[in-house]
Amino acid sequence: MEEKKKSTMRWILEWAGQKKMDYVWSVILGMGNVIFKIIPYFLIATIVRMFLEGNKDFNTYLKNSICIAISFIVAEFCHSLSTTLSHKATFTVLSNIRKACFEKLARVPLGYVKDTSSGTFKNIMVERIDSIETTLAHIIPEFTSNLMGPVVVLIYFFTIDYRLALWSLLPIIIGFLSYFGMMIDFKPNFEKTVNATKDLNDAAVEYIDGIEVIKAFGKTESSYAKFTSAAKAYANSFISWMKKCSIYHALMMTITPYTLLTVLPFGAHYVENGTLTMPDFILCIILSLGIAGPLITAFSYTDDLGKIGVIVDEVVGILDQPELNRPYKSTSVPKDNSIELSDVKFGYHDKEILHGINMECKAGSVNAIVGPSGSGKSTIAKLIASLWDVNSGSIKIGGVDIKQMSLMDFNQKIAYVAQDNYLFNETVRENIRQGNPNASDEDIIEVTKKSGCYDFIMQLENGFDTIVGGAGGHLSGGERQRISIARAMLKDAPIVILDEATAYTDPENEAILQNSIAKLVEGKTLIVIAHRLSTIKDSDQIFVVNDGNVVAHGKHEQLLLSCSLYKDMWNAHISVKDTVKEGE
Ligand SMILES: Nc1ncnc2c1ncn2[C@@H]1O[C@H](COP(=O)(O)OP(=O)(O)OP(=O)(O)O)[C@@H](O)[C@H]1O
Repeated sequence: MEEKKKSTMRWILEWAGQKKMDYVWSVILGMGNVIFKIIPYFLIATIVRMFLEGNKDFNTYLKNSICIAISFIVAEFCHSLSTTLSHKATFTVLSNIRKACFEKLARVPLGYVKDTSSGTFKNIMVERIDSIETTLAHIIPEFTSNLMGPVVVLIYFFTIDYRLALWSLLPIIIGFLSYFGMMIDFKPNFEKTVNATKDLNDAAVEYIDGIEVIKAFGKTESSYAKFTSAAKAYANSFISWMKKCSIYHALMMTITPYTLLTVLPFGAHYVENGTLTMPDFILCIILSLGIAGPLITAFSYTDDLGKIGVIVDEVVGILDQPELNRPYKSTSVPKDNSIELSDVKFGYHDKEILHGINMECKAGSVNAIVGPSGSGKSTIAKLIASLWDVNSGSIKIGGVDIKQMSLMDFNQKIAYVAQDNYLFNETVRENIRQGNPNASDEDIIEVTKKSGCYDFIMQLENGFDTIVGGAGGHLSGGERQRISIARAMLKDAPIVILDEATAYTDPENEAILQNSIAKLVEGKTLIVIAHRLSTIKDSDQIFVVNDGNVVAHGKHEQLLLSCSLYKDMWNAHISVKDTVKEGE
């Protein structure tokens, strides 16, 4: 909570880490830029004064002119160094923000990631973070110099003639009042455009992700309509905001630069009545020209600062998400690889799905969870795999509550293979290596032979170097599952959870896969969820789940006698098998 109160700048400096000093130097050099840009004003004033007083010393004119040139060169040098440093620090900020977001997503419950569309995450973590780069890198040197420069000029102006200095401020004040009119409701308006951008991203991602269904059901036009209406809403949000701002913007841009509007008539009047000398009048004209332009530039950054603030709020929104309740360092070490669930209750949102699950799986045993669709089997598996936190009750591994184990230690213990395992858009080899980053190419080949996928991999266009499309799209469901099992085998974790890991497999490959699974789980604690009951009937223990409760557990033969639900499921399974056989 306290984190939220941090200002945008404090967040940015924190993300800058060790590069914070680059920002400090950028400001110092930005100030150097200001000073060296102001010096020419004094020198021009001196030259004008000398000229009007009839001074004919050419050398003095030349020296002053050279000094003006040197000042401009040094100012430019300071400016470019200041910008380089702030760019460097800004790239560190962007990279640290992204790192923090990615690390955070690995530590939050799966639900937060699943409930937020991938378009939204991509939009925040890629485009929106990127969009602050230019502003952030330029804001420090440019804002400093464009704000401080006019302030110093004004101070000098006041020492020459305070009346004219005050008159020069009048158009600036009127111009800036218009600017503040433009800033009314800046945050809600900008947030509206941000949300419109997110909706557009979501619509685009949804359209692309669902293209198969859209084509199959001929929904192209209606789905496209969703995207175009999001694009229209996006454009409208900008246009209506711009409409509101345009009058204020026009007023500001026309009034603010015209300091001469007041300085010329009043200056002439003061010269006329003898209260201002001609050289001072000319100097005042030059000074008045140097105030408005930089101030307009400086203030244009305040609206960019507002945008950065909104983006930082979005990032903090991700970073503030409650994490899985796990320490960074384990406080206890499990004595073995047994699993124990005690009175586990859990709901995805407000609705409770599991109503007090109790399960005991001995180290090295084979355990199956069966039950009707929607009864909560996968939910139990996901809780054991630490993808979510239980609402109450506990899950212990080797007698240690998993909440006492760091995610890193926990992950060493468990290999989780689900029905739809994600394959990255990389080579087959690298996808398998995800199981163990230290595995050699030989280890990978060996594991594919054991898991029965070596032959089909060798038949792919580039063998192990074949790039599988995003989510493994270039492979069949069964091939993806076999690669996922090879990946899990390579991990060699002592506890294995298989959630419908063979669902896509055809009868021909079923035997190969079962064989490879048997190798994968040798000597390990296995929890398997399978609809094909014949694949789990030899398990040491079968848990029958119905409507979020374990209604029975025991061996296959015991359950056939004692649990009517299991008996019905078994009979249904056998009859389907028979029907399939008859049809063959
Ligand atoms: N991410 C989620 N958000 C909300 N509800 C969910 C989520 N995942 C599952 N559920 C709900 O939780 C209940 C249990 O789902 P679960 O996937 O655990 O059942 P299951 O027994 O594995 O089903 P199946 O055999 O069909 O895979 C279902 O009613 C399901 O709709």
